[in-house]
Amino acid sequence: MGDVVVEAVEVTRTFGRVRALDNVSLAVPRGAVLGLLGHNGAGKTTLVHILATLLPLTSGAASIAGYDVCTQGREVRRRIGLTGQYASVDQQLSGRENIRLIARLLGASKAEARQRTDELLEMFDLAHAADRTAKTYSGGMRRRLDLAASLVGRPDVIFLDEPTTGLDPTSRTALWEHVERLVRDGAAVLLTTQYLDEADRLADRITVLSQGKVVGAGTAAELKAQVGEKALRITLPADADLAVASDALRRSGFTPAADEKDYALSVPVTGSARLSTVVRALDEVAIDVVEATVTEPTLNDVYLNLAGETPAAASTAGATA
Ligand SMILES: Nc1ncnc2c1ncn2[C@@H]1O[C@H](COP(=O)(O)OP(=O)(O)OP(=O)(O)O)[C@@H](O)[C@H]1O
Repeated sequence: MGDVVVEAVEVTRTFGRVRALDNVSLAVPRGAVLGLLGHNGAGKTTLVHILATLLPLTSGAASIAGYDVCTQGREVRRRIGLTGQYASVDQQLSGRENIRLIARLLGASKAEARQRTDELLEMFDLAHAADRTAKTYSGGMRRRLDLAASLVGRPDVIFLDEPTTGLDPTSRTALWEHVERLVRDGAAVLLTTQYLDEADRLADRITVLSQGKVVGAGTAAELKAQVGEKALRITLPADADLAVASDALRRSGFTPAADEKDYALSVPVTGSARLSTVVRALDEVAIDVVEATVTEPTLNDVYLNLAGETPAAASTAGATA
């Protein structure tokens, strides 16, 4: 792969007897987004911490822009931006003060810091609120400020850790558009997310981690194709027990994904699986089918198939948690 800026080769990390990462390899080229999916405890944070030089690896190798994360930490840190759970924004300072402070800490002169600050506030639609303290910002504005702060040093690689958790749909879309622009401008992004629709929208390639191991990797389309060509979406009566319905389908060899909001189950179907088999399995536990439609498999189906369960808090419907 040409111009790889993030590379992990057979990275293993143990904590006592826990193998948080087990032989994990991945690569992110310039101008691309790699989505890292996995439920709680899958190893995502451990991997990001290793790549960001915050944690040593047990074996294997990892590099950022060709610099080894173990032996060239200073070079690596100059090339990365971290956002998300690592939020660096000081709530007591204004947006402008936050950005300017980081620029000065990174060694910019007063004039350079002022210019970079104006540029970033403008870029992230924060110029109008530049002189208000960050604690008065909405959730979306804070995330944008956090992202802006991580870009002060013009990093080659941006680690986005669950960037839109808790945001309303409009703010999510706005943040996605910012990320897409950064990628068009040549950044490499490693995105960890619990939201499969986010990975579907932003990620060029996806790596699925489960219990420290890579259990799937490819484009969203490739991963969906692995699961099956089609998925059956079955809507159940509002009083139906989704867990009972899921168990019945599992006993018949399906891997259903539940959508609790809409009382629906999605079942990837391969050649021989038939709607009638699904209906019969549900009939045996006295559950009616209100509606059945054939759809493309979703990343939710993929995830369930590969990792055995959906990421915690995953929702196909949105991210207003
Ligand atoms: N400092 C530590 N000491 C002991 N075990 C750890 C430590 N850090 C992580 N682990 C373990 O390593 C595994 C992977 O954890 P990690 O935090 O990387 O997962 P994650 O995918 O980021 O999950 P989450 O979404 O909850 O952050 C878990 O079993 C966790 O308990």
